[in-house]
Amino acid sequence: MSYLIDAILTGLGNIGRTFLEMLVADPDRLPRRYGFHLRIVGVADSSGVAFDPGGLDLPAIIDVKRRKLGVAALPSFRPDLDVITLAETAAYDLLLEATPTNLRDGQPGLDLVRTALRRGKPAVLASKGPLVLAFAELAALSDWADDLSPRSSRPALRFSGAVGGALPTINFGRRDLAGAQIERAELVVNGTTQVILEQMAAGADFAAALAEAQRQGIVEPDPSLDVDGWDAANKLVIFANAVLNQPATLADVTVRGIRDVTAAELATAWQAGGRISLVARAERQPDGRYALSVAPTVLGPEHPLARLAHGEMGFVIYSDSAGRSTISSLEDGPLGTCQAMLRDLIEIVRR
Ligand SMILES: NC(=O)C1=CN([C@@H]2O[C@H](COP(=O)(O)OP(=O)(O)OC[C@H]3O[C@@H](n4cnc5c(N)ncnc54)[C@H](OP(=O)(O)O)[C@@H]3O)[C@@H](O)[C@H]2O)C=CC1
Ligand SMILES: N[C@@H](CC=O)C(=O)O
Repeated sequence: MSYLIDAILTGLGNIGRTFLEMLVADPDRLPRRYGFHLRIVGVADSSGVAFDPGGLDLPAIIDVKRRKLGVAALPSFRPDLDVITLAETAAYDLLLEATPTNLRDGQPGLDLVRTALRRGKPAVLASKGPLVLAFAELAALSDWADDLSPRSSRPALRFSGAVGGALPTINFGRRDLAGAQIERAELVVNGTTQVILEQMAAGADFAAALAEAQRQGIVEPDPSLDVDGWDAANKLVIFANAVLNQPATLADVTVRGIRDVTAAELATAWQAGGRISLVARAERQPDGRYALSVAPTVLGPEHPLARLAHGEMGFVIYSDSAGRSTISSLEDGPLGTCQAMLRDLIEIVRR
C-alpha cells in the first residue's frame, strides 16, 4: 500500500524538465522501492504557474518545455496565481526549487524557500542563491536549527544537488566525516569549467568549448557565473556553512575564474600527466577558521583529482582521523542533480 506525496516544482529548465523526465521514465520506481507516489501538483516557469490539486499531466509539461514554450500554453495554466502565491496558498507536502541562481537578491528562489519553510513545508533546492545569500536565516527556519535531528519539529531543508549534483559533497562531509576535523578540502565542483578546460586542452577555442558545455545542459543561465568562478564560490560558501560550520559569504572567498588560462598552460599540465581544474579550496588556519579560495589550479600527476574523466567532478578532503577521502562523479548532464534532488526527497519522506 503506497501513499501520496504532493510536490510543487519551481523552474522547468535543464533541471526541472529533466526531473520530470526522470519521474516519467520509471513511474513505478518510487512506489515499488520506497512505498510512495510523488504527485506534482504545481509547476512554474517564467511564463507563470500551472496547478492541479489532482496532479498535473507531466508528459504534457515536458512536451511544452521541449518545444521551448511556457506553462502558459497548458490547460492547467493558472493566470490568477504567481509563483509565490502558489507556494503560499496551495496544498502540498514539499517544495522542489530549481529557478535560476540569482546572486543579487536570491529571487524568486529565496522567497519560495522562505514561504515553504514558514508554512512547515520541507524544501529541496538545486538553486544556490537562497543558500549563498541567506544560509543562517533558512537554517533557523528548518531542521538545521536542530542539527538535522530526525526528531526535529522544523521542516527539512536539503540541497545536496546544489554542490556538485550527484557528487555527495554535503552528505559525505556532514555524515561520513562526522567526528573528524577537516584540515583541507579541495572541491572540483563546477562541471562547466571542467568541460571547457578539457575541450581547450584538446584544441577547441573558448567559445566552442562553452557551447559544448551548454549543449550538455550544465551551464548556468548566466555563463559568467561558471567561467568567472562564482558558481564554484557559491558551492564553497554552502560547503563552509553546511559542513565546516563556518558562517561564510561570497565576500569571504578569493575568486579567480578560468578566463586567463592559456592553451599553452593547459598543454603543459596535460603533457606532464596532470591537468588544470578550477579548484574550490578550504584550508584550516591556526586560528581554526578556514581560508576559502577558488582558482584554476595545476593538479600534478600525483594529485587524487588529476585522473578525473572528461567532465567529471570530484573532491578530496583531508581530515585528522579519516585521512584522505576522495570521491568523484561522472554524470549525464543535469540528470545527476535530479537524482540528488530525488535522494533528498526520499530522505525527507522516510523521516
Ligand atoms: N544545470 C545544471 O546542471 C545544474 C543547475 N543547478 C541550479 O539549478 C537551477 C536551475 O538550473 P537550470 O535548470 O540549468 O536553469 P535553466 O535556465 O535551464 O532553467 C531555469 C528555469 O527557471 C524558470 N524561471 C526563471 N525565472 C523564473 C521565475 N521568476 N519564476 C518561475 N520560474 C522561473 C525558467 O523559465 P523558462 O523555462 O520560462 O525560461 C526555467 O524554466 C539554477 O539555480 C542552477 O544554479 C544546480 C545543479 C546543476
Ligand atoms: N553550472 C554548474 C551546474 C551545477 O551546479 C556546473 O557547471 O557545475
